[in-house]
Formats: sequence, C-alpha cells, structure tokens
Amino acid sequence: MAKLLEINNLHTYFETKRGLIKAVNGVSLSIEEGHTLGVVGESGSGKSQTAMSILKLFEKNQKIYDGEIKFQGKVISNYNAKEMSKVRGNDISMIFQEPMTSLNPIFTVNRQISEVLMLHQGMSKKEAEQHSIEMLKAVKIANPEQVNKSYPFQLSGGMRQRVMIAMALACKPKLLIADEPTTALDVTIQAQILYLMNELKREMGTSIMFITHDLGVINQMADDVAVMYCGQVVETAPVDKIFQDSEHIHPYTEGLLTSIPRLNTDRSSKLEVIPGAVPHPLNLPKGCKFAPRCKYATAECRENEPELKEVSPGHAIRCFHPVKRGKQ
Ligand SMILES: Nc1ncnc2c1ncn2[C@@H]1O[C@H](COP(=O)(O)OP(=O)(O)OP(=O)(O)O)[C@@H](O)[C@H]1O
Repeated sequence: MAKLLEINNLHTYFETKRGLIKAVNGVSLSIEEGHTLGVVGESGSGKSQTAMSILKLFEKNQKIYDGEIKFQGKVISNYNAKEMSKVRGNDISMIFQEPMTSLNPIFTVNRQISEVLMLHQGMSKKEAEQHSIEMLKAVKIANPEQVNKSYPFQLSGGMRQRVMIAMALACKPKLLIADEPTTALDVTIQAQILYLMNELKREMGTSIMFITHDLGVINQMADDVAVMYCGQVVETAPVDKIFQDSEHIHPYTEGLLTSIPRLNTDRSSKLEVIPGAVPHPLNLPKGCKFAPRCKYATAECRENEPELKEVSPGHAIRCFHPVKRGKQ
C-alpha cells in the first residue's frame, strides 16, 4: 500500500537556558493511505511534539534539527510558513484533547466551520453555511441547524468534540492527526467518538495518526502501532503483532501491555507497573534510554544504543534483547 506520510530520523529540539531539549530524537515512522497509526507511550515520550513537527506548529525556541517529513512523496519539513499554511487544514488537520483549544468561544459553530471552508475551498458564505450543517450531520449531531447557530459554551463536551471533528474534516484532509481526542470524555461518550472516527475514516478514506497513552484504545482504533519512548520510536508493527502474536516485542511494549487492566482476570492478580519514571530530557541515560527501567537490561544495553531493526515484515524493534512472548 502507498505511504501517505513518512518521517525519517526526525530531530526536533527546544533551545532552553538549561540546554537543548531533544523532544523528538530520531523518530522514523510511516502512515499508509487509509490506515490509522496509533502512537502510544507515557507522558513526555514525544508523541505530541512529533505531531506538532508534522504541521510545524512550533514555539519560538523550537525547530527541526535533522531528518525529514514527506507527505504524498513531497518533503514538507522544509516548507516555509506560506506553504505550510496551505497544508494545514487542507491536506492535514489536527484535533486535540480539549476542543476549546481549537474552538473560539466567542464565535458560533457556523462561523468557525464556514471560515475554514471559505478560506481553503473558496466557498461563498451561503455555500459554507450549508456545508457546515452537512458536516454536523456527518458527525451525527442531532439537530444540526440549531447546533450550527450555537456558541461552543452552549454544547456538552462530547458535542464540542464532534464539532471539532466536523471542522477538522470539513476540507476532506488526507490525514487527520488526533492527539488524545477522547481522554477528557467519559467512557460512553469516548466509545461513541471512537466509533464515529472509525466510520468517517471508512467513508472518507482519511488516514489517521491517533495519539494516546492507552493501548486499549489503540487496539480498537489502529491498523499499525508506533510505541514511543524518550523521543524515539522503540517499536513499530501492524497492531495484531503487538496484541496476539507469539512474536518478539520490546520490553517497554511488554510493560505497557501488562499494565492494562483486564475485566476477566482474577481480582487478586496484581497489575504490573513499569518501575521508575521516564528520564528527564536534559538528563538522558547513556546507551538504551529504557535500560534503567528494563528488567532484561545487560551491560551492553547500558553502554550502547540499539537501532530500530526489522524483526519481521513491517515489524521493527529498537532493542538488543526483544522479549519472546507466548500466544496471549
Ligand atoms: N514548550 C516546551 N518547552 C520545552 N520542552 C518542551 C515543551 N513542550 C514539550 N517539551 C518537552 O518535550 C518532550 C516531549 O513532550 P510531548 O508533549 O511531545 O510528550 P507526549 O508524549 O505527547 O506527552 P503527553 O502524553 O503528556 O502529552 C517532553 O520532555 C517535554 O518536557
């Protein structure tokens, strides 16, 4: 299948008074046409900064130091601000955990969705209003005409998230980046939004980069997975290989899997947690970044840094001693 997005050895750093913060430190990943890539990892692993790098939504003290990002075969990581603003919203859209980051509290839903359509698609005000209502229908909002006239504060959290998805998909982007879009919602609303995103992906053929810290959500949403740790991808694979296969996996992925609560397990069995914490980005360990927390680490791991190596077709691991699992 054709690759829609390809990131090769990306390094995005923040220059701070205390030193360089290597938020993205050699990330390589790709997203295929029509696929969902789930990006998972603990807080601070560089998931959001990888997404921000794709759209160049940078702070003043932040830039790409090395590597490249290709979208539909074109290198977009060297685009200037004008070229980038055409990509944003048109080809690639992003939704966030908190819809109010994207929605403007003082404008109606109609004004916000219409603005995107008038700017990127050259629609008239009247056409844009009609299309805005159509988009609200597409994201299964009841009473779309009414909601179109509403202000964000008049809507529930779940509805705001649907409006944000409608706005992001209004120009039919090829890629939707969703950064923890359901984390702030209660579980039933979360399930509805995830279902909706899967449905829209099927109907519109949009590829999705889905960022989460929750492997359970990845299992529901993703075709492929990239596991991140300390600004690097430590494992990437088709989702089945992570959840069911008897293949090797990265010890960090194993740790994330064993810390998922399961409903059918004996209540007396304890959830395992990964010991220790993610190292501070200004104080990264030598060798493998996960070695200080890894129960399989050897002297070699503490000394040398492993590369991301393919272990089977489509499955790559950054580890000297991947874990062999039995069938789950
Ligand atoms: N504005 C900033 N200035 C300096 N460092 C930053 C800034 N924003 C993020 N970082 C650092 O970049 C690294 C990666 O952060 P990022 O937000 O991408 O992680 P994440 O995996 O998305 O975490 P979370 O799940 O909490 O959103 C972290 O070490 C973070 O401290």
